[in-house]
Amino acid sequence: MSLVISHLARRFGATAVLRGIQLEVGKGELVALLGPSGSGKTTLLRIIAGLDWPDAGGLSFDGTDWLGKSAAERRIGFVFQHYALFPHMTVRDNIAFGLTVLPRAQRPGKAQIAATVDGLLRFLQIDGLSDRYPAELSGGQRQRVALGRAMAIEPRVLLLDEPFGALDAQVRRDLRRWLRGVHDSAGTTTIFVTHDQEEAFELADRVVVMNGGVVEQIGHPDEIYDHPATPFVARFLGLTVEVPVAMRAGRAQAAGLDLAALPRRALPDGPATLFLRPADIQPVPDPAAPFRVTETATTGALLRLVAESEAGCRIEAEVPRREARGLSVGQPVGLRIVAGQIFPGGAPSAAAPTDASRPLKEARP
Ligand SMILES: Nc1ncnc2c1ncn2[C@@H]1O[C@H](COP(=O)(O)OP(=O)(O)OP(=O)(O)O)[C@@H](O)[C@H]1O
Repeated sequence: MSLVISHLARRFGATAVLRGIQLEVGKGELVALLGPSGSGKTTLLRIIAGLDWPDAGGLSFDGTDWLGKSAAERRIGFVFQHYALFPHMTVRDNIAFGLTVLPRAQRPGKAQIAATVDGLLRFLQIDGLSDRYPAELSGGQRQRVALGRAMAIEPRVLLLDEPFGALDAQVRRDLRRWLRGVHDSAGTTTIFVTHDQEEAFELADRVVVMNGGVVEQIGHPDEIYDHPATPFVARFLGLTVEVPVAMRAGRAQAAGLDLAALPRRALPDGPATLFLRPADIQPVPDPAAPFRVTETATTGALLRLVAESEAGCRIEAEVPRREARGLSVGQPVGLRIVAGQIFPGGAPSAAAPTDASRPLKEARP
């Protein structure tokens, strides 16, 4: 492992912003820090960069303690959300900047710097822009230049803080693919911060989900998507439907729900909560079923519906519209559950984002 973070803690006044972060990042890995606003992602990145220091814990790179080293000594490349390019410098000069300010003994000669910048301009596919000023570039082009500037010093670790946050959706998607390609060819160790799940999942080798200054889960994107480890991760990743169930011999049971597709879980008998994505619920018309469709709405491709039981259980499901025949208001339905995550304990938390009183938007009769 090249970067090792152990028991890292940081408070600002009375607020504990990082509470015992443990994380190891391997050489050439691309890791995403994903979490809601205020979860401590930027604080962690700033500590790795040498722009802030922890109150406790360790940070080392290749066995060398980094807490005793300055930002410059760590040789970190940093890209922020707001492209902090120098407005009075051309693209070429912006990219060269980090090399030109190195101490004389380490600074490459002028010809060497020019060759490095030329190489980066080609590598980053911005060689046609070298003589422009930042004001003459699009947002996406500016971020490419910012990345070029960060990479020019051949950083040991590249840190990106919401690098595409200010750009529109299509440009973000293009830049994501481009960044993954750049990362793979350059072999840099990269950590990037995002609160956009899709971005984290598409780009990263591993995703670190943070909440309230702790790491909730670390894993491969598919692992986290399919097996969220905590109720927080489940909700954060869209398992917004929470249903009380009873565990018996490792199987979950609830009236009106067909849970046969769920694998057996090593949980004690008793109350538990099943977390679901609305798309993991298949309503099946069944005159004998205890649920009834009470609301429907369409988004074009999908039919969203609410099914309610007489016992007061309210579940939102999402069905591809072409599979939604017969699912109109008043129809009794059984609910087949194709995937979900079960956590011990009964009452769904008050933090559950599903608000039973919230009507579906665009409801149609
Ligand atoms: N210098 C500071 N002084 C006091 N509080 C701070 C300071 N820097 C950050 N905080 C607080 O620490 C908490 C975590 O902030 P941080 O920026 O690390 O979160 P984040 O997960 O990156 O959030 P976002 O996605 O909004 O950038 C926040 O509550 C923030 O207000």
